[in-house]
Amino acid sequence: MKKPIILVNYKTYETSYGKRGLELAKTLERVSIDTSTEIIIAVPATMITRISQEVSIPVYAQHVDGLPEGAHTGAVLPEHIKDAGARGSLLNHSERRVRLDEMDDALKRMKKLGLESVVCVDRYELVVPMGLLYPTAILIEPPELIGSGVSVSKAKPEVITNAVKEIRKVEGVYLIAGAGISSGEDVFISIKLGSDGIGVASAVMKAKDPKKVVESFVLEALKAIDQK
Ligand SMILES: O=C(CO)COP(=O)(O)O
Repeated sequence: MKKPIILVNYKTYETSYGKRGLELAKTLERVSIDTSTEIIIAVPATMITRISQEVSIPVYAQHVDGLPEGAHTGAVLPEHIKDAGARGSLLNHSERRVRLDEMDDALKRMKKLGLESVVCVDRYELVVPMGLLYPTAILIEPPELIGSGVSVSKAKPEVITNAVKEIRKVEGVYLIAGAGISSGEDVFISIKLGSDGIGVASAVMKAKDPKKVVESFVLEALKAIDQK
């Protein structure tokens, strides 16, 4: 059975850093182990070292700059995140867009370093163009639904279906869907529509009981995969 991808983007929520960021990582690691599912966490750059030393689940950066080593004040390079213990990075999130040439530079460097990459797109028409840069996965998220609590699965299922059709034209790249994912049902629908998993932020980062939320996501994801 193929495993669903559950990617939790910490963003900069107040639970994303310090002790709380670390505790959340440990909680998600527990769920991951208990359910034998891969849960990826994309954490603030400053938390990569601390979290990756303490948990076994994949830790990603939320952004990297494809710049060469040298005089680039404030840049976070693929080499930096690898050295800090990251397994990969998000790229081109709607909240952190990147020029296409910069993305190509970053992806080439990441590949050389053996880092995974999840490239975000805001529309299905970009799945093939971005897919042809061969990241590990494409994460499709309609920006207007991000943080809204209204899921792409329910509000715009056609975005997922179209993206799934498109990704089939590019071999070896996974397709994840996100934006507004709030319930196990949202996760179930997304995977039933053909995605390989989901990306989520607010429903986990703002939850009183993130364990419960992620457990329900994983359970429904497994159910959907089982029925495929
Ligand atoms: O941007 C997202 C994940 O990268 C999705 O955010 P929300 O889950 O808050 O809609």
